Amino acid sequence: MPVTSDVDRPETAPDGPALPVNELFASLQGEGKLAGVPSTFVRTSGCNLRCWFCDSYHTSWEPTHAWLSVAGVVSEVHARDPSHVVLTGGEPTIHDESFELLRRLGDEYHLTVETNGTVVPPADVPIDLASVSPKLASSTPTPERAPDGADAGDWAERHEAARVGVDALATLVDRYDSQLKFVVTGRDDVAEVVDLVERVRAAASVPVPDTGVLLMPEGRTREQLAGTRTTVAELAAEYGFRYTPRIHVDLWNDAPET
Ligand SMILES: C[S@@+](CC[C@H](N)C(=O)[O-])C[C@H]1O[C@@H](n2cnc3c(N)ncnc32)[C@H](O)[C@@H]1O
Ligand SMILES: Nc1nc2[nH]cc(C(=O)O)c2c(=O)[nH]1
Ligand code: SF4
Ligand SMILES: [Mg+2]
Repeated sequence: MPVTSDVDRPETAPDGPALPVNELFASLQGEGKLAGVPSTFVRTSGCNLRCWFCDSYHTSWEPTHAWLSVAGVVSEVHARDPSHVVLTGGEPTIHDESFELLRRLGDEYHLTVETNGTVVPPADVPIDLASVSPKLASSTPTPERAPDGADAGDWAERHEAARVGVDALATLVDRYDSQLKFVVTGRDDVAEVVDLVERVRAAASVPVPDTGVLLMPEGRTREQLAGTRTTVAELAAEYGFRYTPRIHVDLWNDAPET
C-alpha cells in the first residue's frame, strides 16, 4: 500500500489513533542479522533527522503519506503472510501511535523496529529486535551534500545537534535484543564508530559484542553500493565488526515497496 497506489489519501488523520504511512509491503528483510527473513514492512513518514543520503527521501526531506488508522495497519499486516514485521520510516519512534501499533501486533508477530536511536519507547512496548542505526558525522547535510532539489535550511545544525544520544542508545541496548547498524561511507567513518561503540559500552549495563556492531555500506542504488561495499566489508574484517549487505538493493535496486 504505497502512497503511489490507489488507496485513499485523506489529508488529515482519521478519528482515533492513526499513522502517516508512506508504504506497507511484504519483502525480505534486506539488512542486518535477520537478512533474508520474509517480513512485512510498515514505513511511517516523518523524521527528526535529515541524513543527506536518506534512501527514504519521501519520509524525511519531503514527507509523503496516507493516514491510516492503527487498526487499519493491523488489518493490512494480517492480510500478508510473514510472521515478522519491520516498523521503519522515516523515524517511527517520533509517533506515539507507532507504540500503539507495536502493542497491538506484539502477541502475534516478531517485531523489528528500525530506528536512528534518538528516542526511547515507553517501557511496555514489545520489541523483539531494536535495529538501531546511529548516525555518524558523515550523514550530516551540508550545502555541498544535500539531496537534489532539497532545501537543507537549518538542518545541518538541527541534524548535528540531535543525531546521537548516548544515553538513549545505551537504554535501547540494555532493554532489547539489538544491533547497532552504522551506515559507512568510507574508511574515515570507522574511528567514529569505534569511539561511539565505546561510549555506549561505558553507559550500558549489558555487553555490546563486536558482532552486534554492523557496518553497512552507504548506497541507495546498486551502482552506488558497488562503490562502497568492498571497502566497508574490508573494514569490518579489519576491525572485527560484522558486515551487513543490503540485499534488497542488490535484488531490486531502489524500487519502491522492496
Ligand atoms: C530509512 S532508515 C529508517 C529508520 C531510521 N530512521 C534509521 O535511520 O535507522 C532505514 C535504514 O536505512 C539506512 N539507510 C538510509 N539511507 C541509506 C543509504 N543511502 N545507504 C545505506 N543505508 C541507508 C538507515 O541507516 C537505516 O538503517
Ligand atoms: N527489503 C528491505 N529491507 C529493509 N530493512 C530495513 C529497511 C528500511 O528501510 O528500514 C528495509 C527496506 O526498505 N527494504
Ligand atoms: S534518520 Fe533514517 S529516515 Fe531519517 S533521514 Fe536519516 S536515514 Fe532517513
Ligand atoms: Mg530501506
